[in-house]
Amino acid sequence: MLSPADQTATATASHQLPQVTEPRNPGMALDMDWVRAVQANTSAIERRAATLPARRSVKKTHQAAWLLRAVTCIDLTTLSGDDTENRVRRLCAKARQPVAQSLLDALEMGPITTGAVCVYHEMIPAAVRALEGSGIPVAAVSTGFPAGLSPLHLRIAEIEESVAAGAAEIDIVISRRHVLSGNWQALYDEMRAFRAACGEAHVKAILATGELGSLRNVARASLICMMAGADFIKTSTGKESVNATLPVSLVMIRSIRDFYARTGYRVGYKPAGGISKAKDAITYLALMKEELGDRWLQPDLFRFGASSLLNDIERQLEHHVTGRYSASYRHPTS
Ligand SMILES: O=C[C@H](O)COP(=O)(O)O
Repeated sequence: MLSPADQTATATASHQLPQVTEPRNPGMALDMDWVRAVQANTSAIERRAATLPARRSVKKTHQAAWLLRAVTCIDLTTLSGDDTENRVRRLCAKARQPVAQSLLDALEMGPITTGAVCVYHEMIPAAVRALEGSGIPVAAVSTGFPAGLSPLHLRIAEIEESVAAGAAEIDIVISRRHVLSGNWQALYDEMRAFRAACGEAHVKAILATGELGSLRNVARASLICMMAGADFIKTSTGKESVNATLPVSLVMIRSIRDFYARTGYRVGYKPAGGISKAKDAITYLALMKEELGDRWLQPDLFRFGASSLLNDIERQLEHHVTGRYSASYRHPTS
């Protein structure tokens, strides 16, 4: 059973309480003085990141509440060449009821859902139909995901088609070459065009940090995407050889903090790729809490991009309730 404090903490992040409405980041003019001033002290960042998993930021008794909170922040994802409508429908059913009712009952929790379901463009109609009435948004990866190297007009058209098909969130990929060649104006213009094509749909900017060469590049790309109006900045596609890491997260989260301090706009954060263990989810939540505060622990400002994390969280919750682990095949996500 969760303590009253834990229940409040969890409900705040779920769909059970009225959602806080956050003014959307409108973006701003490109400020090159600010961009040039951005540095990243790699060894200090790596030292700080190395201490994070070992810190006991979350007491064992509070872990179930934190894991339920993590569930509400998952963009439940399938991004495979062999995706089918049936797989997407099963994933959507899981998004509606991500944790077994028996576990929720034992933890005295009301219904929860995941933050979104994330798919390729062709799977949007199946996801929209399967999620009808649930309030769970469909997120679509776009702009020539994962490489982002198709012609710009086609990348923009892809966004428009995904929005027309019912995606409420668009996960775009930036052109890594603009970062690697220091062409910040081109990166800003591209992101601005993507944001405009999204219209009312929220846009997550995937930096593909594993391909950006340095933490300073990560910091500058984060800032430019926020200047151009990104609603979220996201680490990775899940297809790079290095995906979400704690040092990269620290850099991106601190960029979000600086952007908020200077503009008053809160931008969301989405680590993605390779996050599959419940204990890692807690480390990320603790990092958000320490660096940005409780407001960023809600699904409108924090998401995990993950295809298999939910499976492990459900196993850990079952262990919390019953004292036993079940086989992971008993918790299929799709
Ligand atoms: O954006 C989400 C990622 O593609 C998911 O990556 P994953 O399959 O490693 O969890």
